[in-house]
Amino acid sequence: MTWTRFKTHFYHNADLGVSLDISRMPFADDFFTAMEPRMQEAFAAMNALEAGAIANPDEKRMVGHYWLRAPHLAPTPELANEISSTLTAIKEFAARVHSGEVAGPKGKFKNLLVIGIGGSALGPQLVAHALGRPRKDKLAVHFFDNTDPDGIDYVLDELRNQLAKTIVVVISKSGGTAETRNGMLEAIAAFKAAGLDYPKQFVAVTGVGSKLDQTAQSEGWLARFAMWDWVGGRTSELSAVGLLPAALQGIDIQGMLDGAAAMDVVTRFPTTAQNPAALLALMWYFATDGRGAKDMVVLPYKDRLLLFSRYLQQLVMESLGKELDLQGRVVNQGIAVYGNKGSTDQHAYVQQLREGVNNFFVTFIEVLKDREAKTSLEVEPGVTAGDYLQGFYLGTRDALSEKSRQSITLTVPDVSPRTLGMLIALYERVTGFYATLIGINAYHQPGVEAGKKAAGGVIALKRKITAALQAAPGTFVTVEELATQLGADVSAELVFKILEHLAANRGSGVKKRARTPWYQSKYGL
Ligand SMILES: O=P(O)(O)OC[C@H]1O[C@H](O)[C@H](O)[C@@H](O)[C@@H]1O
Repeated sequence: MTWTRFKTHFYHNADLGVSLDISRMPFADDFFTAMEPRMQEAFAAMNALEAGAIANPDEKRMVGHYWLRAPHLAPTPELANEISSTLTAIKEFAARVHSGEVAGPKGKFKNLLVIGIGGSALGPQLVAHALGRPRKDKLAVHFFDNTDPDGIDYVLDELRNQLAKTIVVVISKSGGTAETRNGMLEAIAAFKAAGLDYPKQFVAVTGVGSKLDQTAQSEGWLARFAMWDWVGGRTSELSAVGLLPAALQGIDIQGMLDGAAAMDVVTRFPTTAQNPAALLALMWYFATDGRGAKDMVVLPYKDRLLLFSRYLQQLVMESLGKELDLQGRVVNQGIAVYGNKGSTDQHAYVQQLREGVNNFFVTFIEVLKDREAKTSLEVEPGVTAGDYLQGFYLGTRDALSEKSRQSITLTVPDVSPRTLGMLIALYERVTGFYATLIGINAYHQPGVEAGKKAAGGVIALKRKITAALQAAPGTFVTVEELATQLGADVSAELVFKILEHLAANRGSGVKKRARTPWYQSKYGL
């Protein structure tokens, strides 16, 4: 890598304090020229999207997450007003919780339990972890982000004897997501068992009129905040979905919004070389051949950004992982994203990155500020732990380059609300640009439905199995016998899986009499 190539391909924005180094991506000299017409198309598509076009044609929806931090850009005054008034409501509500004006039966709230999944959890989790201050946060944040009973118990254990001082925010854009509904029901049961009048401590963030909204309204929950159909789940961090939990935690949400707005201004600029989102989108295109040929490894050298790769995983993979392009042709697009943090990962999978299969490109995220305190311990004369962190980042980068492993570095000043807002906004726009470069709709997720539907079938079959066993207590049957009894179209494999699960959980009452071979085992009540 020469200094000249570095200088030529180093993007630096002094106002934002952000830099992007793409010099270690071995694109040819004419790459940008060749891609320029398509990049201009991406700028044009993004302009149309921001102006309120139906940028999500399959769902016939506008895509408005950029308006959340610049309400004046929303296509109608009504929308602008809704965004602004929701933001004001969030800030006022958080202030009332912090002052104790809104409190639980035993005084000020001390804990926040967020219940959501996917886009309704990943952003709030990223922000809570990145910006939280354990001893200074106004509320300590906990999450239910699954329908795993043991996971729920783990969190409830942490909140033992503290539910009276816990405010619960249930987040679901659709208001009908099963995992979130289950988490809500489990939380309600725990509150009731603690003798608490739960509606006075529950808040909903959801689409107006959704199932969740109806429940919250009819049960008289403490508050409801709106989510809109023109904000996708994976781009909802800067709507009430992300802002309400963050504000309750005591995080500077205006700082996040301002950072995102500042990044939006810079990434709207239609000159490729001066637009970090355009440069990144083109690097994704170069690295993956515009067809996901390589995986994206995201390596922030900062503990607080640990969850960023998980957040990006949804943003990138749910947006870009599509079977069909906008013309309806089968393209099976996508880019796989993984990563945790450096230097920790150097002691894990970086071995393969340097020597193994060369099927990835790395995005290093470098954070210039080491810690809040001005000074740091010298772990060796003149050298701090932070110097080591940078040393490991630079060392790994070189070690990968030596073996022709591609990498990009994004440098940010710190991990602050403003910087996190910038990072979120940057990657939202990169994903949008890249989607245009490859001609797909980034804003729907048709593939997610198949698993949900199939799960519905499994639950229905589980009910049938239980009913059949209950109808003949004391009778023990094999998987095949039960499957045949339930109908010709019933899958013996599913019956087996469900019976094994039931037998492993005492509460079901189902018992297993093991036989050899294993498929002759019998189950009954
Ligand atoms: O917010 P919700 O409507 O509960 O949705 C939560 C998540 O579930 C869905 O399956 C989608 O694929 C995600 O994009 C979404 O973020």
